[in-house]
Amino acid sequence: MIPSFGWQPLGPKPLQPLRAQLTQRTGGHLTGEESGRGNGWLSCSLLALAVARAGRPSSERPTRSVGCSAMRSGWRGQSRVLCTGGCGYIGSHTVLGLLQAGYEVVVIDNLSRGSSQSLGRVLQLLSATERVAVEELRSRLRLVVVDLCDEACLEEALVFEQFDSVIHFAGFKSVGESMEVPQLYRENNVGGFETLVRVLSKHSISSRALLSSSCTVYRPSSEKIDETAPLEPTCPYGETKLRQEAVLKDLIKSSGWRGCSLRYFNPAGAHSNELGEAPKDGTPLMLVPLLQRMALQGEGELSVFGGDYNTRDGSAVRDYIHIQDLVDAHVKALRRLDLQESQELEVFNLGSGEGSTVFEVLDAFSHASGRRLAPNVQARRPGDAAFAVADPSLAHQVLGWRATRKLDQILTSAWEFIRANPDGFKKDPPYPRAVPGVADRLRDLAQLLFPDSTRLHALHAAIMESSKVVGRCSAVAQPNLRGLTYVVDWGGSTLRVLRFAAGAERYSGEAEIISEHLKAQDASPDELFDFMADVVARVFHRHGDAGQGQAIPLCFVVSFALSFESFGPTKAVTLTHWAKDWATPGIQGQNLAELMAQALARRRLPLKVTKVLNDCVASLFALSEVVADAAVVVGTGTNACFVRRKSGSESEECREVLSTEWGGITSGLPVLQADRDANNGGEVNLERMVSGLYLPRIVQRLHAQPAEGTLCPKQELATSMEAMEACSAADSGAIQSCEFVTARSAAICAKALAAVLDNLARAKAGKMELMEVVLDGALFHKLPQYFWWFKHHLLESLRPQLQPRVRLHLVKDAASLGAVRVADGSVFFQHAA
Ligand SMILES: O=c1ccn([C@@H]2O[C@H](COP(=O)(O)OP(=O)(O)O[C@H]3O[C@H](CO)[C@H](O)[C@H](O)[C@H]3O)[C@@H](O)[C@H]2O)c(=O)[nH]1
Repeated sequence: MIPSFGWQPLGPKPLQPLRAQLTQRTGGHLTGEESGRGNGWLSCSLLALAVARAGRPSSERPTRSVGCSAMRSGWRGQSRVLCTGGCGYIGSHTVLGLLQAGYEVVVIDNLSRGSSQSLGRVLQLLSATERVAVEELRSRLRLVVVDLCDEACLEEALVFEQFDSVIHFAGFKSVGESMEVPQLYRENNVGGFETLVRVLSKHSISSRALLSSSCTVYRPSSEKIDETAPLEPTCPYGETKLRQEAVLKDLIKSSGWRGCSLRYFNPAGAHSNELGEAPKDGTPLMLVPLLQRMALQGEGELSVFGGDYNTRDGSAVRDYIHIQDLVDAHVKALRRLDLQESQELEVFNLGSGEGSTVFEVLDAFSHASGRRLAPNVQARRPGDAAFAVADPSLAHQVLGWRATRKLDQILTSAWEFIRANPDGFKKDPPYPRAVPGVADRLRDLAQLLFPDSTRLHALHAAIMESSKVVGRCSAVAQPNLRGLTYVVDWGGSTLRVLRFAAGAERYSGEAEIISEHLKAQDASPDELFDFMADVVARVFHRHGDAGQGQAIPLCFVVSFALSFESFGPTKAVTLTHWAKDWATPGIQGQNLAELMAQALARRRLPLKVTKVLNDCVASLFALSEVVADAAVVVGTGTNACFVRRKSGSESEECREVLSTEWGGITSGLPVLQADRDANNGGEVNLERMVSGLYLPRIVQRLHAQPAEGTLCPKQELATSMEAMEACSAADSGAIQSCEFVTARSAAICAKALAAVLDNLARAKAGKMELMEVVLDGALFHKLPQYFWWFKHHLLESLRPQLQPRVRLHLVKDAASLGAVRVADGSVFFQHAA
């Protein structure tokens, strides 16, 4: 069981007193004072935090009302709609209507029948009405080319998206064709829709759908059809629409979706000479496009399918509805869907309520186009109904909608459009595809970082999964600070050498940025270890530590995953895998203690490597005096995420210690192409997003790939570049400018931590009294807001019963402190069975 994760949108800024308090407590440099228990540790009872929070005015508390979609589209504040099949005829017209109504639209289309160019036209029209350059509008209309039936690609395209609603247009739509290839219709229309909703549900991308349905779901009737009419499709196309409605009904019932189905009668006509119906390839299948083509050719004969129906002239009667009327209905239905509480599928017939026969349409089109188009009566088309006319009164009552345009307007607009565009959209440039490239992905990730519970579940699962690595501590170290101790702390980008002197009030240290070339593939193990030994030598000589008589213990702390065969000095400790862009060849599998010892010997330094520890584990030892029933180390570093269980060998009472850095979380998440491109197996980029600390790196990539910037509007790019500038000045500046990322990151970490704590408590069946949480990581110190957000979200997410049992410790340099404690202690780990 995991607790429910209510996503909270970005709330208010931290209150000033708290911020000031935190800044005061967490600022400053490494000093001996900070190393002692209590002084440098900010213990913070969540209960106290709850009290503080309760005192805040409600207006300052984050509320849910902003909604998570607003959060994801967030800073733009527009509702986002996903339109599948948005490049097709009805889709493209509706996309324009949505943009004009202020929505942001992402189109998914496989371009099998629609043209990306139609979206170019849409933007041109929007640009003319809104008087904004097309380029500037592109951020409001994105095209992702993907087939709905391709689940993996669809998932990859959508996994970090969220939409207020989805309008599902994609699918085949010809009655006649569906009789010939019914299986294709089922696979494409039903399979595609099922895949879509599966992906949307799985990643909480959206749970509101407007379905493009059809009057072909009804049993044919010679009367006008209302929504209560019997459902009995006469063709596979109609069956697929009915099946889609059933799928949506199930989601509404079982998963709290909201849904609406619009049953179209016969949409036709064009928005204008710029946008209309332009079938892509081959012979058009529907009546009006066929007439358009015949009229373009100057003359022709229309095969009229059936002249012996029981209708006024023997041909089939249909209810033709102008495409712009249909668009208006969509916008209205979408607004209703946004507010809808109904737990039923709402269904509306969209028709004019007036019927026209095929002969009448043929005549009217001949008249509109001035071309002589003749009928050629053929046999009835299988699957066709004789009569299909809407009773649209429900749409009028509920949506306030009714069709206003007549048949001649429909056909005239259709003709004028095709006359102005005899090649359809073929001569237009294709609309840029948002094929997710590295830059786009990273940008998306930065913006949309896991802001929902589903991904937190994934995160939680990843953390739990990683608990397979278990070590056992057979003796807890006692601090032994007699004499001198050295710690070499090999982090991702910095190397720190710390010198602790027993009885000294301050310990001293030196940090060195690890030079880039050492990370490069051609650095040798000796070069790397000599570099470290040089830093040690500088500290050593500056303090005149020669002549101590006996070897000074040195604990080597490594920020990569290690094999935990043993921490004893005689056994090898090897690095199991790299992170943080490191990949120095020849090191994996080697005994790190020996490599370090050899480098120290080359410098003739009388230091003895007594321990090699992973930095999380070292942090745990810093905790060794305060560990109660459980402890969790939360780092914002990029370490592999793993969990340790620590138990005292003296008593069999097991004391759980989870050590978790929020890296390596991608094992529970899809590996994206961007991750593959980034040559890091999908681990590093996400980690950087999580920490927020690394945003400048993303920005650099964005900057380096402006060609891909169609998806990165100028303003965003400018902001990003500012962040990059700030980065080169100081990390903290960049962090400040990326507050939106860090706030989200804090929320994620806190909520995932709540899950971990809850899991621990449940596993212990309520026997757990106190859980210590150590917060260690640059962000907690560099950005006070981060800590504030973290606490806030932890409080929001923890079960009330657990809150008084959790104690937070904000620590600084915990790994080094822990390392000192074990440097010459008798601590060793054994691999647990
Ligand atoms: O060459 C042709 C083509 C069509 N028709 C007739 O014209 C009428 C309209 O046919 P369409 O193929 O244009 O459209 P449908 O009536 O088959 O429309 C169906 O498909 C539509 C897809 O947009 C909607 O779903 C609509 O609700 C649904 O009735 C039908 O009587 C059809 O038999 C001809 O006589 N000759």
